[in-house]
Amino acid sequence: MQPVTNAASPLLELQSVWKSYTAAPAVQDVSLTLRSGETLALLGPSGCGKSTLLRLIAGLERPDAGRVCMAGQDVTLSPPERRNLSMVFQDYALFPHLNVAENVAYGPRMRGVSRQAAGVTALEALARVGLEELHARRIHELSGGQQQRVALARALAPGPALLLLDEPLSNLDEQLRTSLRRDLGRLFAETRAGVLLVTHDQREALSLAGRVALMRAGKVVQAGETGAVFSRPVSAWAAAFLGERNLFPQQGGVLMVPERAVVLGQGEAWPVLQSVPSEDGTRVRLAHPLGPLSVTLSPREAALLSGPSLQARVNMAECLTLPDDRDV
Ligand SMILES: Nc1ncnc2c1ncn2[C@@H]1O[C@H](COP(=O)(O)OP(=O)(O)OP(=O)(O)O)[C@@H](O)[C@H]1O
Repeated sequence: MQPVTNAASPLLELQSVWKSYTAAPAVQDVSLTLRSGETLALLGPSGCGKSTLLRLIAGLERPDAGRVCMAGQDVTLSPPERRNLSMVFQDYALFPHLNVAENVAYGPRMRGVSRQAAGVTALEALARVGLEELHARRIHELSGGQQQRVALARALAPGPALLLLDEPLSNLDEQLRTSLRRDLGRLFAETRAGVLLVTHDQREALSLAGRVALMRAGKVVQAGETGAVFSRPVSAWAAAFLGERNLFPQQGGVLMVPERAVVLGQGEAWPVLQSVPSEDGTRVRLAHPLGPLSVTLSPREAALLSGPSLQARVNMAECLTLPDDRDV
């Protein structure tokens, strides 16, 4: 594997990449860039082409058209091992016949590093994910979360310029996912590699990525800085996918009322239609003239909610009118 050195070019650049397996393209005209030290989340529903795009970047698939460049070099036709990248697969793809340390030492060994030096590198990588004491374990003796960490250590061990992660937390239960999400955030902040994270989980994108690219049916429909994408979705479909609940059809489009536009304790009192506990407090729905207005109350706000109604004012300046593309 040749180290890539051209500092002026982005670490990764996709130029109008296309890929079809059947009549409907799985990836259509996708252009993206990623710089070293940056985390980009590819976000989108199941089947929108995220994994295909990752496989095109990794060199596991060839595009029908377009180019994949790394540090200014065209690698469109290069095999995976010539791309200075590591990939963590959804199912981890660990070698069952090797123990933990041997799994992690595999990458450096393939690059011609001596057994001893690769062993040292493997222990360092395992330390970064907090697993050095399990280095002699067999893979089947590990929990799902531990296997996930081994897969991550194996990806980090060769010191890749680019780290590709395909739904890294999807096989874990909710509690483990939350704690590993925190660990991933720390690892991404420490590494100088560029990180491309495929996910269908908005929270994962919000907490881990500086930029997101939102995909729908093979196309990138919106890309930008994470906060900007979440606060200003380009369409009703994008808003709904990103978790906006208050989307009210109007003449000429859909009115999006973000939670930050709802000021509690001011204006008229609206009947509470529904009140259910949620992970971040209590979710209530108010009978508002704009439509059934969903608001999440903190535990403190919920404690103040006594009667069958709640005072709330919608700050229209914070609302957006979006094109309705949900049925396209
Ligand atoms: N090897 C293949 N042969 C035929 N069709 C494929 C192949 N791989 C993917 N597809 C199709 O391409 C489209 C995109 O699939 P892809 O796996 O990239 O989506 P995804 O966004 O990663 O989905 P998920 O989140 O469910 O993994 C889908 O319609 C899928 O059925």
